[in-house]
Amino acid sequence: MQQDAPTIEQLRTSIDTIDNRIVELLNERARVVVEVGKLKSGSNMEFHVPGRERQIYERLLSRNPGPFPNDALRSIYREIISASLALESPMKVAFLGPKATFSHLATMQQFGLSAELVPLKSIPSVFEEVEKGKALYGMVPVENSTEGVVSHTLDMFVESSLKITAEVLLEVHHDLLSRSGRLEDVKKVYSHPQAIAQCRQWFDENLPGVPLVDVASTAVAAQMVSEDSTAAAIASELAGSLYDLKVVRTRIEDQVNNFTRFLVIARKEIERSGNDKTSILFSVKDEPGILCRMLEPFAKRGINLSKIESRPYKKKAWEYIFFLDLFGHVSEPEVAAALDELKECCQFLKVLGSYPRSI
Ligand SMILES: O=C(O)C(=O)C[C@]1(C(=O)O)C=C[C@@H](O)C=C1
Repeated sequence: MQQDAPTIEQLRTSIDTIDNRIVELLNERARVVVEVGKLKSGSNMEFHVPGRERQIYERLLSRNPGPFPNDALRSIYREIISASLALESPMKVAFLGPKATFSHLATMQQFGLSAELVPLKSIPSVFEEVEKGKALYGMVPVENSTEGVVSHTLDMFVESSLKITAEVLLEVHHDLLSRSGRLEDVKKVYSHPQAIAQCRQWFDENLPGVPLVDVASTAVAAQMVSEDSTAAAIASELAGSLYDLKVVRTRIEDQVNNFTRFLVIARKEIERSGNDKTSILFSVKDEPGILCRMLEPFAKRGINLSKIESRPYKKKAWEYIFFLDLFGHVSEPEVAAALDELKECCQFLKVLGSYPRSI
C-alpha cells in the first residue's frame, strides 16, 4: 500500500517537536555552563577560553553531516557560546567605532551578541580602555588583503603592554547605499579612504567623474548620507540597516577576496590551543648580515613565518622595528629556542602574544 506524503501541518508538527528538543538541550547545556562558571570563579580561572571555543567549532564543523550549512552552524554556535559566557560572567569588549564599522562586524563575529560592545573613537582609545581594565578585550584592525597594514595599530604595540589573544579574519563586502537606492541620484560618494581605494575600479566603470570624498569611517559616511539625498556611501550592509538606507549596488569591491584581519587585545595572555600563531616585535643590531641572520633561527627549525613587516622606529631616525608572525606557541620548545637565538641579533624583542589561528 502506498503511503500518502505528509501534509504541511504534519511536517510543521515535526519541526515544533524538534525545536522543543533543541530548546531543552540549550538549557541543559546552559546549566552545565553555569556549573563551569562557578568552578572557575572559585579557582580564579579565566572565563573566556578562546582555545576551547576553537576546539568546539572545529569538532562540530568536521562532524556536521549536512544538509545544515557549516557557516550557519558556526554562527549559531557563536551565539550559544556568547550567551553561555554571559551566563558565567558579563564581558565588555571595546572596538574601533562608530557602530556598523567593519571593526563592529568583526567584534560581533568573534564575541557574539551577548557581550557588551563599546564603540570608541580611535585605535589608541581602544588600547587605553583595555589597559585601564574598563574593557576585558579590544578589537583593532591590523591589515587588509588589498590595502596592506594598519600602521596605527602596529605602532601602538611598541609602547603597549597588552597581549594579542585572538585574530579575526573578516571577509569585507562593500555596498553602495543611498536614500533612494537609485544610481542616477548619486552625485557624490562618501567613505573611508581604504574603502574608496578598494572600490576604485567599480567607480571608474559605473560612476565616472562622481567625486569620492574621504570621511572618518564607512559608518560616518552612511550617517551623512542619511541626511543628503544626492549622496551615497560605501559601507557595510549593517550600516545600511542602521541608518535606514537602500542598497544601490551590492558587493562593489574590486577584489573578490577582500579580507581584513583584526586583532583582539587583552591584559592577560591565553593558554595554548594546539594550533597557534605568535606575533613578536623587535629591533635588530646595526651589523653586516643581520637581516639575513634574524631569519635563520626560524628557517633552521622549520618554523613557518606568515608575515614580516617593518616600521620606522619613531624614537631614532633610520632605525626600524620588525613585526613578525610565526606558526606555533611561545611555550613550544622549538619556538622558545628560536626566539632565544633571535634575541642575540636584537636590541630588544617583545612577544606580543600567542593565540589560536583563525579558522
Ligand atoms: O569550557 C569552558 O571553559 C566554558 O566556559 C564553556 C564555554 C562554552 O560555552 O562551551 C564558554 C566560554 C568559554 O570561552 C569556552 C567554552
